[in-house]
Amino acid sequence: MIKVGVFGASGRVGRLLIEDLKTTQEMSLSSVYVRNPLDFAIDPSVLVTSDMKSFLNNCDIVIDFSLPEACEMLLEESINTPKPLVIGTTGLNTHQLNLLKQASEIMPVLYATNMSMGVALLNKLVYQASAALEDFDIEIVEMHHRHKKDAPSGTALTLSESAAQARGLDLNKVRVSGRDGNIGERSKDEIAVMALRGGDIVGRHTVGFYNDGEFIELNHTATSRNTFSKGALRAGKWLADKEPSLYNISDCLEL
Ligand SMILES: NC(=O)C1=CN([C@@H]2O[C@H](COP(=O)(O)OP(=O)(O)OC[C@H]3O[C@@H](n4cnc5c(N)ncnc54)[C@H](OP(=O)(O)O)[C@@H]3O)[C@@H](O)[C@H]2O)C=CC1
Ligand SMILES: O=C(O)C1=N[C@H](C(=O)O)C[C@H](O)C1
Repeated sequence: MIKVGVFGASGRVGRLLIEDLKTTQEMSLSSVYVRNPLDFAIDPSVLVTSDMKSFLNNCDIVIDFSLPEACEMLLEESINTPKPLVIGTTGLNTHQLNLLKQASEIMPVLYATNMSMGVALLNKLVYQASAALEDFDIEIVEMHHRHKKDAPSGTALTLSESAAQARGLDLNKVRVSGRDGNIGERSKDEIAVMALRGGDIVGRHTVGFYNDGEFIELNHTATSRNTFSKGALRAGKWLADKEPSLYNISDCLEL
């Protein structure tokens, strides 16, 4: 039985992880990290704590869906108490991404901006399409619920990275995040990544390739947030016995 520690337990995804773990074979919930008391009941055998060390000592693997500053704290602490880490938090800055790489030198870390199988495949398709359709303009649109704090989404950034890499472009130089006013004509290499927010949209990503006379759009829509919690549990099961390294969701799905 793999003992799972959930970090970000009171959040939208964290709650689903706790629910899903009740019916997941070979895995059980053993600890949750909280900064405030939980507003739902939890099995008394589970350690509910705001002490990071106890949280880490009471689990075999950690699944994190929190916010960047919390994820940073987890990464710093896990260097002293290494555990396989499944990280789903998006919006990490350069320092936090570097911490994640450092952590992966001493423990297995799977970082995925999207835990769904569909988006893992979409990433591959975007790479292929970007390389094959080199004259086509690339534009990415993501849509999420009104509560989402980071923009653009981690998934949209990962997709834009795949598109840029396939053309040998540096995303930092070609990414456009907004258009307003007299902006002039579109340049050939730019890759726009636009964020829309509203209602309860779970997550929708469209990568469009536009040319004169034709265009193709690759779209993924998550219709249930359980797609992410179940994907993260699948990733955790896979990661539990791996060597220290930085893994992504394609490694786990063998795509
Ligand atoms: N990779 C993927 O497939 C997916 C990634 N995500 C990402 O996962 C993250 C969480 O999403 P979601 O569940 O919707 O977010 P929520 O805002 O619902 O949950 C965030 C959780 O993090 C906790 N938290 C925030 N700050 C701290 C802190 N400083 N210390 C301790 N705990 C903290 C919150 O605790 P409290 O209740 O006390 O505030 C809460 O439990 C986001 O970055 C989101 O983009 C989301 C879906 C899928
Ligand atoms: O915050 C969310 O909800 C989501 N965040 C992830 C992201 O930023 O890409 C993944 C998913 O789209 C839902």
